[in-house]
Amino acid sequence: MSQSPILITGGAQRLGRYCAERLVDDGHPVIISYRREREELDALRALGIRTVQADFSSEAGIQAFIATIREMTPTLRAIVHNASDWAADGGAEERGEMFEHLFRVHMQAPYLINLALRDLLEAGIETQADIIHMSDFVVQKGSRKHAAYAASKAGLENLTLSFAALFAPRIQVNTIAPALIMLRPDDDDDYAERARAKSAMQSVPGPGVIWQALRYLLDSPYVTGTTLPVDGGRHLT
Ligand SMILES: NC(=O)C1=CN([C@@H]2O[C@H](COP(=O)(O)OP(=O)(O)OC[C@H]3O[C@@H](n4cnc5c(N)ncnc54)[C@H](OP(=O)(O)O)[C@@H]3O)[C@@H](O)[C@H]2O)C=CC1
Ligand SMILES: Nc1nc2c(c(=O)[nH]1)N=C([C@H](O)[C@@H](O)CO)CN2
Repeated sequence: MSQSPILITGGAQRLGRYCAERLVDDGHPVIISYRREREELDALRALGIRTVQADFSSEAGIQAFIATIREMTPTLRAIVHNASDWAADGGAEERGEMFEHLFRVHMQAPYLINLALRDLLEAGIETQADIIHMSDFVVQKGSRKHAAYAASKAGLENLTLSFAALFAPRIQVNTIAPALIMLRPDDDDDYAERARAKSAMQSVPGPGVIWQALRYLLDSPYVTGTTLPVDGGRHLT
């Protein structure tokens, strides 16, 4: 009998894409969600990764995604809630809508998807099932310019505790909390230098360290309700 697929939301680029490709290397069937169609998706499809278009900025979009996943597979091995919008707080005109947007993407989507797809995780042929929430070190300290983003990620981390208790022992639920892992295309050298200096390790490691954390959680049968920091000692500086 074939393995149950692993679902990664926001898997078209950067950390999510890297982990999707490593999961395929390890023999897992993978489904990813993406918001914007683009050429890079064809390379993932060529690896056998199934792709689902989804926009989590509305409840209707979240519910449509859930319905599509239920049509695609009767079981799931794991769900990785990676989709995220790193948006600043913005001005008076847009900050209310931005807060609601980030709440939907970082909290409402994982909340509704986990509850709606719980039975697919429980029906998996594997003995273990996992939910992993991608959070952010910034939950520990807040942010002057990304307060809504940080608050929505804090809410996501709290959902880890609730779902870990509710879904045990069949499903393990954990958080991975990165600090700077990858720079963005528009980050200049000055930003990169300042960003490196923020962690004790003084590096920008790339997505491999997130893959290591994800592989550890998927392989460990006795870890749930935790937050795994992957932050280079960001709290030490
Ligand atoms: N990169 C880093 O250094 C750090 C990352 N993290 C966290 O790790 C995770 C991965 O980070 P990274 O790879 O940089 O993430 P990205 O910023 O590249 O975003 C990942 C994906 O999320 C999707 N997405 C954004 N908004 C929506 C939406 N409204 N509905 C559906 N999908 C959406 C995007 O899809 P599309 O491209 O198709 O629009 C994008 O491909 C995130 O949760 C992030 O918060 C935390 C700390 C540091
Ligand atoms: N969805 C995202 N969240 C975050 C990102 C990102 O690129 N996408 N990046 C960070 C970095 O730590 C920040 O320093 C910007 O590069 C935080 N969250």
